[in-house]
Amino acid sequence: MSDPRVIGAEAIEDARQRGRLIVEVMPGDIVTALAKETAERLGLKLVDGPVEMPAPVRTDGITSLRRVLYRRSPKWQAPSRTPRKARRLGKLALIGAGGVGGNIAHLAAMQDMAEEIALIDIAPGVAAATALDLNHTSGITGAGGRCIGGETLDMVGGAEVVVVTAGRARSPGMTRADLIDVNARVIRQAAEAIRSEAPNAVVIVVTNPLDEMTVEMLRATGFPRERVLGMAGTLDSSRFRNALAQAAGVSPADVDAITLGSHGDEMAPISSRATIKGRPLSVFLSDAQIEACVKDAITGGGQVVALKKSGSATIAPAHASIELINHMRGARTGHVPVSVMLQGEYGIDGVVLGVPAHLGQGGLVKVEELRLTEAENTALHAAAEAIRGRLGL
Ligand SMILES: NC(=O)c1ccc[n+]([C@@H]2O[C@H](COP(=O)([O-])OP(=O)(O)OC[C@H]3O[C@@H](n4cnc5c(N)ncnc54)[C@H](O)[C@@H]3O)[C@@H](O)[C@H]2O)c1
Ligand SMILES: O=C(O)C[C@H](O)C(=O)O
Repeated sequence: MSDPRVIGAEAIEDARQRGRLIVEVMPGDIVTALAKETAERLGLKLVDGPVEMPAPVRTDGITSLRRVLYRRSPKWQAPSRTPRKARRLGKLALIGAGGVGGNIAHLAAMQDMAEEIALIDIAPGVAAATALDLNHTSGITGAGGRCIGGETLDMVGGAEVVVVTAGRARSPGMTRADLIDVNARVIRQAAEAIRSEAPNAVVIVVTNPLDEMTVEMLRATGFPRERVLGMAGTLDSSRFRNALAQAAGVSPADVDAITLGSHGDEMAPISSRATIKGRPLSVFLSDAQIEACVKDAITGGGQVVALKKSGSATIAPAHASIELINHMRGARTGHVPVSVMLQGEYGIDGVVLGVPAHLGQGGLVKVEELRLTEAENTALHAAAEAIRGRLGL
């Protein structure tokens, strides 16, 4: 048997410096008397780990703790983020093969999720080069899907799913809303091609400003709301979970949290339903820490833009886009935050907004109506009004 872990005063000081409010004591751990004193002085809680502790033993000033400050719900398990075996798409088309589009293509090829991945970009050679580059990986990965690339939008022909990342990204000092006019033109061009060449496709809009561009895509394709989705909530939720995990000093896999509302200043991270290891956030974090995590989720995109100086985040947005496709093809279960046209859900009608929803082969299956606090509901309605205002609805 390995030696027992000794939790001393230093470990408590260290936990405090990392901004933690609890120190987990696992069965068999030994907590020194000084550590106990230090924890009390600093206001840190010593909390039992997942299994109940054995009876307390006292030997020469060393105490093993038995006090159970909280118990996990026996039903709770960390949410599984491992893909299940899923349906392979026939053709996936990507309009825009820049930072986000190129990364989506890479992830899609690595997951071998489609027989054909078509990359389309007006920049000469960019899409064809990326497609060829990706095909060159197949001798290592063994992935059977083929990538093709070109400059004309008719290459969307026959696609089951089209992801649109074409358009300008913002630079420091700009808001996403500053891109409305320039990117709406690109969305209209893409929509025209999708409507005529891939009339049965599900479209995932990524181009910013996300909620407004999703409305533009709906209008220009004339597709039903089920087949026009906007990607933002999966990205913002991942940022929120990352911030919460960092603050609590736990693995992001132990955090369950989502953001709703707009992909902008009116984003609504839903703290009331968020959990860490299946427990409410307040068990692990102070109000100030939770508020800081909310702010981090809302400003995450801007933080990357400020660091990059030109262009915006590409890797996490690509993962978030892939997450939506994986929900559609059955690789993921449960609901996922996605921007959709609301038809009365949450008491909101006629505007695209990020909400939790179930997805399937044909796109939107059902919007999940979660019970929110009054403040969260108000934030959701405020986001809807802000988007309406920007679109002059
Ligand atoms: N929704 C989100 O969460 C999210 C996240 C990240 C980025 N974005 C947005 O996605 C968009 C793309 O970001 P990026 O980092 O990939 O930018 P990027 O500049 O790297 O790539 C955009 C690509 O679009 C191409 N393009 C422009 N007009 C086109 C057209 N008419 N047809 C085909 N291709 C065209 C460009 O040549 C370029 O290669 C931006 O609007 C950005 O703000 C949204
Ligand atoms: O912030 C941006 O402009 C890009 C994107 O919307 C993001 O959140 O990373």
